[in-house]
Amino acid sequence: MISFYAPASIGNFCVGFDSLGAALAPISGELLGDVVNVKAAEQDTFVCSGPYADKLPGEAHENLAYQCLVHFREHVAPSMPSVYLELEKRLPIGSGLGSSACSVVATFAALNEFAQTNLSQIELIELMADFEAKVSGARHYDNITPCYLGGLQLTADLVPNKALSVPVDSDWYYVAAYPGFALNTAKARSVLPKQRSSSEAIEFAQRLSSFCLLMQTEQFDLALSLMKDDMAEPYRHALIAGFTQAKTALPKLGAELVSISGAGPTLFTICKTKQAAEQCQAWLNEYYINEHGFSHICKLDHKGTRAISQGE
Ligand SMILES: Nc1ncnc2c1ncn2[C@@H]1O[C@H](COP(=O)(O)OP(=O)(O)OP(=O)(O)O)[C@@H](O)[C@H]1O
Ligand SMILES: N[C@@H](CCO)C(=O)O
Repeated sequence: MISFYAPASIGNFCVGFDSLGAALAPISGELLGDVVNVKAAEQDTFVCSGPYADKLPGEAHENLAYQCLVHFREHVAPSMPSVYLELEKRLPIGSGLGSSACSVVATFAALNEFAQTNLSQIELIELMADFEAKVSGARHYDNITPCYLGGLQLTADLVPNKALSVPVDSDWYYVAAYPGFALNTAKARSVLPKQRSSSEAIEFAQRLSSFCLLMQTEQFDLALSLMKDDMAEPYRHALIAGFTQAKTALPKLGAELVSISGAGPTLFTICKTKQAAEQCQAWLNEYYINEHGFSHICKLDHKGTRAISQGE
């Protein structure tokens, strides 16, 4: 049996709508992402298990992981032996944590290893983005590439090799809080303006390029001071109960930034100390999340998708 783990990710990373994303690693050591197990079998068999399996459609053909298997067999490795493929669905659906990306990335990475197809990195990323696009309403890479490669990635079709790794301040803590209800990505995209003015486009480009150059030259505090989301937050905050209150309360507890993770409803903070992160987490646990939600204090996951031994 081979097992692959794919980590949760923060799409947009505040200043990089559809273009910047970061993979998350809880400091508790807990796995926050999906796991895919593959082994040889007499006939192709698909099983969906894990805490969020019952939130997915019951039919295998409606599950992205199974669709990835069918595509892989038909178009990538027709001579691959039959497999038992199990998706351990460990991330909630419509969370803003890149849940569908996790399933797609873990499945293709596991199948690529099992069948020894040795697809190039760019071939794999394109394949993964095709499937993520099926459910999210648009083709974007900002969950796929951080989930696959780890770290913070500037990522788009016109970026060389689809992704450029951006250095980060290793002192930063990220508190990710999933409030316990789903927000469909396609719905969260439908509230965004279809067109932007030239001044908005220019400011977006200025902010994102300055942020990346400042991070590249390790001027992390200046980069942090530029973090503002004019592209999505003004239109999406109303879809996320409690977000506005969190945005007011958390800076008083030490958050340097409060922003929406991906399409929401997960929010994330950046804090410079563990103590501030713990204070933010305590507030979020009390006021932001319901009985189905959770929060984690995280660092970035620099390993990305990887083989794990059973029981890790
Ligand atoms: N393995 C899977 N993982 C996640 N979603 C799946 C999977 N298979 C099918 N789906 C469907 O894809 C859709 C995913 O919706 P959506 O893009 O909002 O979720 P998401 O990927 O969790 O979002 P986000 O990227 O914000 O975390 C849902 O309708 C879900 O039922
Ligand atoms: N960049 C995407 C991420 C979706 O998780 C969006 O904000 O719609």
